[in-house]
Amino acid sequence: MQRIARPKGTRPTFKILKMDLFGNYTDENTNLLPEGGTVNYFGKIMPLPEANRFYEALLHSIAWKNDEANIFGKHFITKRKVAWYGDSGFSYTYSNTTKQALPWTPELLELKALVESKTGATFNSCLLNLYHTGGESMAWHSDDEKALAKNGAIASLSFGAERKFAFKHKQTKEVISLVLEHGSLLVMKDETQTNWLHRLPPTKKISKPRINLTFRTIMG
Ligand SMILES: O=C(O)CCC(=O)C(=O)O
Ligand SMILES: [Fe+2]
Repeated sequence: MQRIARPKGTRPTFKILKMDLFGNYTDENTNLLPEGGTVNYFGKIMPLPEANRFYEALLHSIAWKNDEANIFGKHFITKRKVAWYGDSGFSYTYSNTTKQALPWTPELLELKALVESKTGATFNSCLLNLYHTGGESMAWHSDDEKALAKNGAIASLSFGAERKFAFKHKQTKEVISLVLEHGSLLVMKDETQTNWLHRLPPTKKISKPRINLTFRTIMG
């Protein structure tokens, strides 16, 4: 048998990625951030028909509303629609408006159980966003509200149109971006919200809707 020798002390410079059942080449154990936090992209976590079923069910069964906020004394209404669900009794205040959590729907409970099993974390609320087209986006921000568990995991599920998502380090300004696929899971945890901003940039290339769910832990 012939062997091809590699000089001592050298390593191959490529990494062999394993393809999973859903055709992902991603590794949920890889931290996408170089420092100051942890972001894991699990890729697609369900078969396509399941992802399609959830997309349709969420589009039609969620109480979508345009978000309203008061910032610097001005009243704003977003083009993007939002909804907030959670364990009973939770209310949430941001940008001077208080929201009451709606009771979990069957699909949200199914998805909550799925992300809890994937991440090993537990969640008591979920913020949902509906972006009708690529013209609707979310600006740079951190999810560092006082009511959120500090350094707690935030699990983000995406359905519908694939959109780019980006992280920017608050000091170094380094940007890391990835594409969030239909039926995929992204988890942000540890110091991510302290050190990094994230955004969903607008794009002219996309005309179809995208639904995003972020499962969170609110301190009771
Ligand atoms: O739409 C997304 O992927 C992110 C939404 C987000 O960052 C948020 O709701 O805080
Ligand atoms: Fe966010």
